[in-house]
Amino acid sequence: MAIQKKHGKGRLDKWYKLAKEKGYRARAAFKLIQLNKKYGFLEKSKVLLDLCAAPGSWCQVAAECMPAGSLIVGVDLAPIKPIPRVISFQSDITTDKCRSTLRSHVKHLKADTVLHDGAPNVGTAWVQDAFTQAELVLQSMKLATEFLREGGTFVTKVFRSKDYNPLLWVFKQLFTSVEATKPPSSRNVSAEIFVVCRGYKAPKRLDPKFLDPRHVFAELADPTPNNEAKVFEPEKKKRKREGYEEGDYTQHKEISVTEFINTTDPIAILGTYHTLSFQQSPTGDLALATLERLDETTDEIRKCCEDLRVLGKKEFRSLLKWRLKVREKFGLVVKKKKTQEEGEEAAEVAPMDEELAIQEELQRLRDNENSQRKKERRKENERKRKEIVRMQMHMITPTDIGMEQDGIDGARTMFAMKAVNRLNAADKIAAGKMVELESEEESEASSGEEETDDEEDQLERELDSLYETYQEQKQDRDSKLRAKKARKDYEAEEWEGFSGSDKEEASDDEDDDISLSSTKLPQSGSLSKQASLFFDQDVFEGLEDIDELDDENDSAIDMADRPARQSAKEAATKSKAEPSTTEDQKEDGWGSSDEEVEKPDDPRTKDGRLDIDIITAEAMALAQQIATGEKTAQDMADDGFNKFAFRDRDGLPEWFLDDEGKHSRPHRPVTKAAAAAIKEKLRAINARPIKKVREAKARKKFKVAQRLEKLRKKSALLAEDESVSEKDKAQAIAKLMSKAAKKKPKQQVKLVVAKGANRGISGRPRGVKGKYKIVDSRMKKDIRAQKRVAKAQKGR
Ligand SMILES: C[S@@+](CC[C@H](N)C(=O)[O-])C[C@H]1O[C@@H](n2cnc3c(N)ncnc32)[C@H](O)[C@@H]1O
Repeated sequence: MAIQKKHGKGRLDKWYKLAKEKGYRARAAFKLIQLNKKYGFLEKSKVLLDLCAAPGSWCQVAAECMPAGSLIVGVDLAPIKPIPRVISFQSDITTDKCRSTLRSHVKHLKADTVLHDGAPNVGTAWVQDAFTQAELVLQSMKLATEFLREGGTFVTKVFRSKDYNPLLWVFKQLFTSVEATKPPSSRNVSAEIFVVCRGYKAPKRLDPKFLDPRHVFAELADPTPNNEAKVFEPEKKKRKREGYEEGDYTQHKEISVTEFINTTDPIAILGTYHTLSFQQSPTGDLALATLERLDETTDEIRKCCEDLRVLGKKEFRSLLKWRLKVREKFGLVVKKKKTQEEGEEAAEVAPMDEELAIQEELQRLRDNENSQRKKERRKENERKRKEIVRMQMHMITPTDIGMEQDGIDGARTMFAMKAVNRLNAADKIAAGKMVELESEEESEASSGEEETDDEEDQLERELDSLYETYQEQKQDRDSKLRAKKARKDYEAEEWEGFSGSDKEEASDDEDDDISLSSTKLPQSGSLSKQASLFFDQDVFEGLEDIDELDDENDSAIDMADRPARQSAKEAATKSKAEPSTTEDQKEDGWGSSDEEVEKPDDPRTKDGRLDIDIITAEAMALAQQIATGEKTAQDMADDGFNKFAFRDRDGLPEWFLDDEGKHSRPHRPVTKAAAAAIKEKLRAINARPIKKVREAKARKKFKVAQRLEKLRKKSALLAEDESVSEKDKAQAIAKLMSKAAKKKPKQQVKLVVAKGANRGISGRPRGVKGKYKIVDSRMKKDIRAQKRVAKAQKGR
């Protein structure tokens, strides 16, 4: 099966092209063609109603397939351009007005077929937004029951959702045959499905409940509520179609924390309840009392339990972790052990006798303490490792990391040369390899720890995947977020800090495998005191590879520039991502500045420099400081070395990085003048007309200039003509001027009614010159009536 693209150009598939070729107004035409090919209802129909018909491709198909002289009526919220042989009007199919207009067109006739391809216009400010697609289907069904003849056909689009089954049930009550099908032209990625209901039973009396959305959709409640979604989207309130749960008429749901600890499905509780209560029951709950006394039950946890609906991912995570810890303490979980014979994991639950429980408890506490210590040790090693890398990259000197206090060869030096030497690390470093300082013992420990952390890891993985799904769903809904992500991906692809071969070094960095080739020793003559102190260390003894010093210096400078450039880029990205007014306005579709909209993707100028526009107050303040000499490039490079510059991203979950990106960044001072300058700049940007308007204005200006030039030439010729008197010249020129100043009358558009010889013709009607427009008689009457009403209202 061919993979269909979901985005932009993916929509322009073969059906789209075919529709263009055949002159259909939408690719949807092929859905009806394919449905009709399978069920053949159009050829048998003489009266057809098309509900939600705009732009009108289904009407076009109906007009082609139905016998001559058939009555086709199309209605939609949006206007439908006239279609030969089709009557169309604009109305909301959920209103009585639409029903009566339909009646006025159909008169006493009954429809053989009713089509419905409606989809609510999500995203506009229309009241109809309130209707879901399923409710719209039910509305169209209601119209169908009124207009269809016995044995008639109703074709409708339905989205596969929880309302799908109730709808199908209703259809089956009213039609002898109900079939759901997905025509090949319907995109696979779309949840739409078409239901063809044949053989309308035309009951004498129809229970109104059949067509009442509240009743129909309340019949079947969602069997498996999506609690995960509720956890990550606590604010989103679903319409309470089902009403309240049996016997529960309160809005606020509370559950005891002990139940949260004991449950096997904590996510369900977090998604359903509002509060985890620490309230003691009248009979006294021992577990709760113990729980209250535990160190793990911090104030933060208590606060989180008070209102689950306001919590974010981080808080849910800490609640779940807390639950795990408490369960462990209560002995509700026995660690996973590998059974020797089967090698399979045996987990579970056990009511233990008291003695055993205490011993287990002590053992567990000891294990915990051990793993905590090991974790810290590991962290410390990791930190050391990174510092060594940074030292190799000339980013810090021993002074910076406190080597001087401990002595360069001291036992506790940060750059523990002894440890390094013990592992032959110096050689390895010289050979361009990074050394893991972790000893065997520690790696053993960490593997042991991994086992103990299994459950937490599993939890983290689950949470991460839930978060990813949540983000994807959010992106699907939010175009702004999608754009932001695309921008982020683009940024991620480019890296400004290195040039040419340095790129390899950058990728090596990710593997913790730093090559010394680009960090060769600088000339001692040019070293600062701190730098020479750094290079005096033993590890650099015997390293003779000091040629190509120029290259090295370049890379060192690149390195020094890296954080500064990175922060400049971050500022630029931020400013591009969050220019509160411009960006929002672009989304809204007003006041957009087209230069920004139409900027090519690559934010560089031709000479390869980053094309960063200063549009944040921070950037402006910085620019001002540089311009006034308050700051130098060196200062900026120095500023780049801050706690945010070298953030470790390895292995960190996406949601955490997102959060960090938003909140954990340097706050640079903003001057009043810079803020005012940016405000002024944005005001100017927003005041600019959109590109189309500018182009139209420019065209107009150009035409005026052309006319003026023509006039000038003509009057010059006249002036040179000696055979004409001065008076005549003046008169002729004045005439020319007044002629040029006169506006040309607009060419009238001739309305041609599509009846008689003009019915169904394509191209220019016979005997019509100039601009023309084909209309149906109904439209002409409607427009005349509208004009009459408007005139009457004006006269009042
Ligand atoms: C997918 S389009 C229909 C395409 C049409 N079948 C064709 O072939 O050109 C869905 C249409 O439903 C219309 N619609 C949505 N809600 C409506 C309502 N309450 N009343 C009338 N039309 C509605 C929209 O205006 C939109 O034009």
